Order: sequence, then structure tokens, then C-alpha cells
Amino acid sequence: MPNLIEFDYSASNSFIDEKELNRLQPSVQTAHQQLHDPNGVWKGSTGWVHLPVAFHQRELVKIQTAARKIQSQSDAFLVIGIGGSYLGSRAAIEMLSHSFYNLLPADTRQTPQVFFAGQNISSVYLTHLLEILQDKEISLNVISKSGTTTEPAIAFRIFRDFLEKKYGKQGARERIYVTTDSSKGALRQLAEQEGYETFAIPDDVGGRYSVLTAVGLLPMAVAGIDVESVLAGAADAYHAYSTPLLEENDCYRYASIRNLLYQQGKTIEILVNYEPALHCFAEWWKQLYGESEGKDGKGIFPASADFSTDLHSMGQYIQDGRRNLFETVLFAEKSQTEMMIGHSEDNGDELNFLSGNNLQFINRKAFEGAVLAHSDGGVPNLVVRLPEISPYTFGNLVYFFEKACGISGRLLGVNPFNQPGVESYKKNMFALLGKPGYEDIKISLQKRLESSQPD
Ligand SMILES: O=P(O)(O)OC[C@H]1O[C@](O)(CO)[C@@H](O)[C@@H]1O
Repeated sequence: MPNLIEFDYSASNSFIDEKELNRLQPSVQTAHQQLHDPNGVWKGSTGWVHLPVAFHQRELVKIQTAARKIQSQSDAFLVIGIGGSYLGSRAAIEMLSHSFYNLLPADTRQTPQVFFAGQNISSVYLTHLLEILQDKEISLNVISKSGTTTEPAIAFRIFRDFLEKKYGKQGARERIYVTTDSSKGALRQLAEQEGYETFAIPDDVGGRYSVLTAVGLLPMAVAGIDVESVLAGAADAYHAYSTPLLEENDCYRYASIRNLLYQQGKTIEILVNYEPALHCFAEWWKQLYGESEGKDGKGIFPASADFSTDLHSMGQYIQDGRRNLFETVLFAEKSQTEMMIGHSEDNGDELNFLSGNNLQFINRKAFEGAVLAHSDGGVPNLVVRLPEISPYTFGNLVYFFEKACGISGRLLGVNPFNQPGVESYKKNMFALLGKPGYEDIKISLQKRLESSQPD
């Protein structure tokens, strides 16, 4: 078995009282039982807990077969979705592919370029995307669990029309893949009516916990990522984090420590990385924790930073600003490439003290230096060490953070599986757009907007 990720909070010992940590054991035990009981209090929301060890071989083969077909008939693959129906696959593809994947020559890449839509309502973005896709052979995967989310629905309408004009109705049908609820929603109905190939999102797996279903796995497979290794990484994490005992479970310790820090007024957690490839992983993580914990007037605000880039922007605040922060740092022990600093005869740039070192060594010193500096500055630093950046590690990480999120939500006393707050903006937007059924709200919102207009 490859090495698992490791959780290390030694740099934060001074902020954490081990006795208080151990006092959380009974609550952790309860949270663990609740997560593992498919008929318990979270009935209908915990399918993701066992998913990596219960993944149907049939579904895997279906995903891989569709991926091969898409690869064979496309230069470009368009993934349409938002939130949990988008961030996980993007995180995986950015983490595990070449940094400039879409720019590689087609014969080096050997898999289609991947583009994303449905994650905004920008006509500029969609116009430019249509321009880019104009002369390419395209397939698309529209992903929406509810099947009614406005942003992906708009993008799908635009690109479905684009495909039908390009290939005709039957030709488009051969290139449209739909990932949605197994029985409900407008998208499911449309897919069945049009005869598109469909993938079902299990009922008991919510959007932000769905990356290890076809939601994430089909786009990953199309991009050439070894999805079996992703699932193996998640399955090994499932076993590693299946004991309710805090002292033996890194995942539960992370969940508990962030709650202890929250009680000390550390209300913002920054997920830090030292590899640009991890940028989007943090976007996925922010949705997971933001929607799961930010409710009932509670919750740690999940933020992210890319280091060393942001050490030169946000570094000042982190070191010296308001002391309501803690950091969780993702550090990859091994780099996939090696680049050395050469020697310069004139040493005009005064960098010869670094000659003969590789960039990973220098990146590590930046990481070690920042962890110490920020801890000294009153910002607890928790470290998640990745042995390397690989599909297996991606699976580990996803499972580690998902499970920790389920435990952490319970410790905080919230329901980590709903997102009632997201509906408020949708309600207002629908009313303002004149969607049938929202007439009353429209009148009152318009009055408020008019009264706030300058004379
Ligand atoms: O997959 P769907 O139903 O389109 O939802 C997309 C995203 O929108 C939300 O429902 C919130 O707007 C998220 O929870 C979800 O991940």
C-alpha cells in the first residue's frame, strides 16, 4: 500500500491542551456512530462514507467505457456544473495533470482538452468559450444533482444548441453525457426524453460529497487520470480512519483540533498549499466546509492561500493582523519533477548560496519558515503531509477531509448535510427575474431596490 497522508499538529502544541482534546472523545464516538449508521440520524446523507469500499465495478466500467468513447471522438471535453457538481473534478484534474494541460500538443496530451462551464453567469466567459470550441470536436458532460440549478442549466441550453447545430440532433446525442439524480429533476427527464447516456448520483450522496461518484470520476477518467487509484486511495483512507479512537485516528484529531481552536476564537481556517496544482483543491475544500458548517450563526470561515505566492500579499495579515486565524497546510513531500539552481560566475543576482539546491528543497524551507513564523505570530499551524501528488493521494485527501467534515459538523452542533442558506439568494434572483411562483417577493424586492436608488 502506498503511504497515506499524515496529519501533524506538533507546530501547534502550545495552542492545544491534550486533556481538552481527549475530553472530546465521547462526542467524537457519537459522531462516528452516526456517520457509520446508514439508518441513523443522518439517514439518507451518508452514502459517501462507505462509497470507496462499496463502489460498484459495473459503474466503474461504465465510466471508463464512456471516457474512452469521449476520448476517441473529442478534441475538447466540456464539463458543465457548479459547486459540488464541478469543484471536485476540477480539483483532481488541476492537481493531477500537467500544469498547462490544455496547452500541450494533442499528441503529447493524448486526451481531450478539458473546459468548464456552468459555474458562472458571465456572457463574456461563455462567448469566449464558444469561440475556443468552435472548430473542435466536442463532447460534453452536464452534471447537476437537482437538475434545476440555474447556472449549469443556462450553460447546457447554450452548448446543447451549439452541439445540435454542429452535429445534428442525433450526432449531439452521441456526445452528451448527463450526470444527475437517479429519478428526479428536469435534467433527468430531459435526458430520458432525448436518449442521452446518463450516470446516476446516489440519493444518499450530497453534491459536495460526490466527487468519488461519476460526478468527479467521469471527467477525471476523460482527462486520463487513473480513477482506480483515486478510489484505492479513498478506500485505504476509509480503513485508516475507521476507528472511533481519537488517538488512533488522524482524521478525527484534525476535526477535533479545529473545533478546539474555534472555541479559542480562531474563527477562520486558511487552507494553505505550496503547489499551484493544489489551488483548486482548496476551492473544493471551501465549499465542503463552508456549506457544511456555516449555519445557525456558527462555523469556521474556510479561506485559502497559495504559498509562496500569497506570502507576498496575505502574509502580512497572517503574521500580524487580527489573531482569529489558523492555518491547515498541505505540503507535498516529493515533487514530480526536479529542477536545480545552477551556479553563476558573476553571482550578479547574489543567489549562489542556493547553487546546487533543487526547488523542492527551497520550497520546503519556505514552508518550514512560514510554519514557525506564523505559529510564533499566534496563528496555529496544522500540517497535512502528502507523500506525493498522485491519484492515490487525491483519494486519501478527499476522504480525510470529507470524513473530518462530517465529524466536525457534529462537534459544532450543526447539520453538515444541508445548505438552507444557499436558497436565499436563489429565491431573490428568481423573483427578480420573474420566475412564475415568485410574484409576491418580486414586488417587495423591487420596492427595496427602488428605494435604495440614488435620486
Ligand atoms: O448539483 P446541483 O443540484 O446542480 O447543485 C450544485 C450546487 O448547488 C448547491 O446546491 C448550492 O447552490 C450546492 O450545494 C451544490 O453543490
